[in-house]
Amino acid sequence: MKKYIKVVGAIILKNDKILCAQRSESMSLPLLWEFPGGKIELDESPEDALVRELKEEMNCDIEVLDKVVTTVHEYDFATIELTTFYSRLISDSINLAEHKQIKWLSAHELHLLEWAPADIPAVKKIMENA
Ligand SMILES: Nc1nc2c([nH]c(=O)n2[C@H]2C[C@H](O)[C@@H](COP(=O)(O)OP(=O)(O)OP(=O)(O)O)O2)c(=O)[nH]1
Repeated sequence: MKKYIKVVGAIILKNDKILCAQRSESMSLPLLWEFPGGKIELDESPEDALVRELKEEMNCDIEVLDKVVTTVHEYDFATIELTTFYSRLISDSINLAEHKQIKWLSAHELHLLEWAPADIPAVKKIMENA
């Protein structure tokens, strides 16, 4: 049976812009855009996973705010359950450990990027909320 993986993503807002992260060539779903985050480990809350992943991937501290949406997407390699949370950046700087680049875009610009398929419903929801 296909693996079912629970993933969290942070929708980080700063000055009405949203942090968008491009996956690197060496990651799965190469060069697609996503919300930074990753897999929830056993016995970890979604919020704790998000704080840990942002520290690992971008060396920054965040405060996790309201949940946006949970959606399920079936890729050929796994089924991904993606839960997104609005988050606030506490650190002054970001250092990319894994991603190719980041962009700060307003909600109405999000459609300009090529998003990982699992992210499309969250992107739509953010655009509706804006
Ligand atoms: N972090 C993140 N992953 C996403 C998003 N959308 C989406 O389809 N994914 C997929 C890509 C991966 O298959 C999976 C998460 O894997 P990951 O590689 O980011 O997580 P991780 O750091 O915990 O994984 P690992 O490389 O340590 O095994 O979910 C998203 O918005 N954010």
